[in-house]
Amino acid sequence: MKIALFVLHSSPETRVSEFATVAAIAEKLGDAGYKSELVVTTLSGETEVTIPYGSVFQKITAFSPNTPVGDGADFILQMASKAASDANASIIIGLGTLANRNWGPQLAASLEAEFVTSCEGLSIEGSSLAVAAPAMGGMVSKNLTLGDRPSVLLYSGDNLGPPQANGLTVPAAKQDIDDSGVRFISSEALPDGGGLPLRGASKVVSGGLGVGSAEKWRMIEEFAAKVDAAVGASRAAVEMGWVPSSRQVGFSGQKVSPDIYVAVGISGAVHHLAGIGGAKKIVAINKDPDAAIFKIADVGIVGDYEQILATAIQKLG
Ligand SMILES: Cc1cc2nc3c(=O)[nH]c(=O)nc-3n(C[C@H](O)[C@H](O)[C@H](O)COP(=O)(O)OP(=O)(O)OC[C@H]3O[C@@H](n4cnc5c(N)ncnc54)[C@H](O)[C@@H]3O)c2cc1C
Repeated sequence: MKIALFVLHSSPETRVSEFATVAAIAEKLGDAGYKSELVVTTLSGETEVTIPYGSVFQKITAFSPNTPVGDGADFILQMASKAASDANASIIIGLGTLANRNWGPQLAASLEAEFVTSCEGLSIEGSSLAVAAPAMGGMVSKNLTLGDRPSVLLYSGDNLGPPQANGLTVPAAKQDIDDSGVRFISSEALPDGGGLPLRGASKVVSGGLGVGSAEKWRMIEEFAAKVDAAVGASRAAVEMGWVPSSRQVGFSGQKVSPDIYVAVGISGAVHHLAGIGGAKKIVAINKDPDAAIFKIADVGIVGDYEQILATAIQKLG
């Protein structure tokens, strides 16, 4: 029988919906003949852990570290790796959270497994599991069939509906962490540049390499503040050090879905567009009339952004 191992970290911030999602996937895989096991980690020193919908799993193990272990990624990795080997798991599934992106690739590498970083759909094709995942900077969705090698999947798809299962409470076994390899020391939040948060913003003003310099970047911030918009940026602007990476929009940055997105001095590379597909209206300001951004803009303004924004700021008072 094929084993699907689910990996979940339990903390006070863990939402019941996260347990519901993994349990619903386990139910679906059960219909396809998989046996599902769950490994849960916790850093809070509890001696037991409550698992909503836990009865769907054939086996649950929970671990808590004997000594503090930073942000937990090392501990999760080690516990997941041990559980995957013990179970001889053919698929290891976690949720596609930022935290899981820490250990997911390392687990895949250590198990010599396939890795699907943003699995958005799961289906059964004959006796194989098929997954849908974005490719080409999020411009297309690819359907992949998993073969005989083990695979690590991080699931970022929709909730699959409430599972028909009950909650369980299981003991958390104390474990030592192997600290012989590369170890986490500490982390600190990077400065965000202030202003409205990008996530969930209804208006975003983003600047690109065309802004020209760190000094000139202040005009982007000033204009954004005038129109109550969050500041975003292309990767090129982030790489110049004009704006923190937390403001990057695109394939390797944040995806935004504002009512209005203003792109200033941004060429419209596919990796940037991957982050703005959800924007309802796009306004582009670019001095190059052939810039790719104009192909997807609802409103295109050809010209030097400094003159255009200076006039706009003056009119807004
Ligand atoms: C794996 C991978 C992931 C990536 N992820 C991201 C991502 O998440 N986000 C992202 O943005 N990029 C990403 N990139 C980089 C991306 O491919 C582009 O290189 C980047 O988006 C270009 O940024 P830009 O548009 O600011 O710069 P450019 O392409 O250099 O464009 C600058 C634009 O400014 C215009 N301009 C210049 N001066 C003025 C002026 N005075 N007034 C008006 N317009 C002016 C120019 O005409 C030009 O169109 C990624 C690349 C790779 C390979």
